Amino acid sequence: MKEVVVKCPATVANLVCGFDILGMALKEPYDIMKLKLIDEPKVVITNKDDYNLPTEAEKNVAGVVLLSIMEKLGGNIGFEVEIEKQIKPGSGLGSSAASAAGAAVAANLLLDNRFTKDELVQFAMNGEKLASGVKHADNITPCITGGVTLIRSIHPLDIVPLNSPSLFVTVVHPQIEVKTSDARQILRKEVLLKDAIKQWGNIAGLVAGFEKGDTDLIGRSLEDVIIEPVRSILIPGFDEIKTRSKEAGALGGGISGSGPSIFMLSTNEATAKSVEAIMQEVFQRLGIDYKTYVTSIAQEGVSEISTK
Ligand SMILES: Nc1ncnc2c1ncn2[C@@H]1O[C@H](COP(=O)(O)OP(=O)(O)O)[C@@H](O)[C@H]1O
Ligand SMILES: N[C@@H](CCOP(=O)(O)O)C(=O)O
Repeated sequence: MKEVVVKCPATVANLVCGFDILGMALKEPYDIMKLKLIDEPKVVITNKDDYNLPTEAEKNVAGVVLLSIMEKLGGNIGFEVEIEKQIKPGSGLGSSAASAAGAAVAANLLLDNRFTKDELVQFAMNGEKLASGVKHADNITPCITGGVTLIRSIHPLDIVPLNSPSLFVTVVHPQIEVKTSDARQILRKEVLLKDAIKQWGNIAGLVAGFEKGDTDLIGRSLEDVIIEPVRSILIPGFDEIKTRSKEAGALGGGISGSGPSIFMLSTNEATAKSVEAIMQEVFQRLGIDYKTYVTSIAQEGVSEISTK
């Protein structure tokens, strides 16, 4: 039967102020997935990494997405899946979304591209529901389409691709796990009007900044007065990294997704590398293992490496 290998990029959801509605794809890190079409209605998952993710289809986000596709299609169709993760689960870099989006796109390639992008996002959101308890598309969408995306609404689905100026992205991933489901539960359910006004000013500014290629406006708009004050408490070194990165010339940044990863945007590589040095210095001093990436926005989402 046919098989396909795909590359599934990490993503930065929220982009600081746009909780659940903004996200971007990264060139690094990425997962690799191999999918094979089989003629039995089952999903067989094999892990090719050390993360020990569940292999039962109902407990793995890739499996849940494929089961939803099989339910839609009916008949004797199933999948064998191999997952090789570079994006550690619970990283805030869209590890679950990479598997969910990768499964949806790879299955579609095996099924002669019968589904639209919006349908793939809908299937993939079933995986996010499993991982975080809620359907959100701010990792899934950029993972599928690449670039920077606005999800204006998920009911009905309304995706707005945004322009992305060529920016450098520095990421530090402290090797502690923050589950998105936990990081959502600690959030307050109500927002003060004065905070909402600041937040929607920033979201509008950020979207305008991307569309106009106005990097100063992007920098000014990278502010979150609602989610970050609550979640940043879970991330050691967060305030210091943010302050010192901006002093070193970064436009700004914040928590990547639900954390613990932190990202910073810069207009040039030298600044992006200075920011990396600051991140390294802080986590070394704190005695916490970490990984850093100096990368950029991926214009391509989940992409085919090979088909047999
Ligand atoms: N294929 C998968 N890839 C990543 N995480 C998965 C997968 N299948 C199930 N999970 C579960 O989803 C959770 C990780 O998702 P999440 O907390 O959203 O992390 P991230 O921010 O890295 O996406 C973990 O509990 C993990 O066991
Ligand atoms: N909008 C979500 C994004 C979660 O991203 P992840 O990379 O941490 O899965 C949230 O902030 O909860």
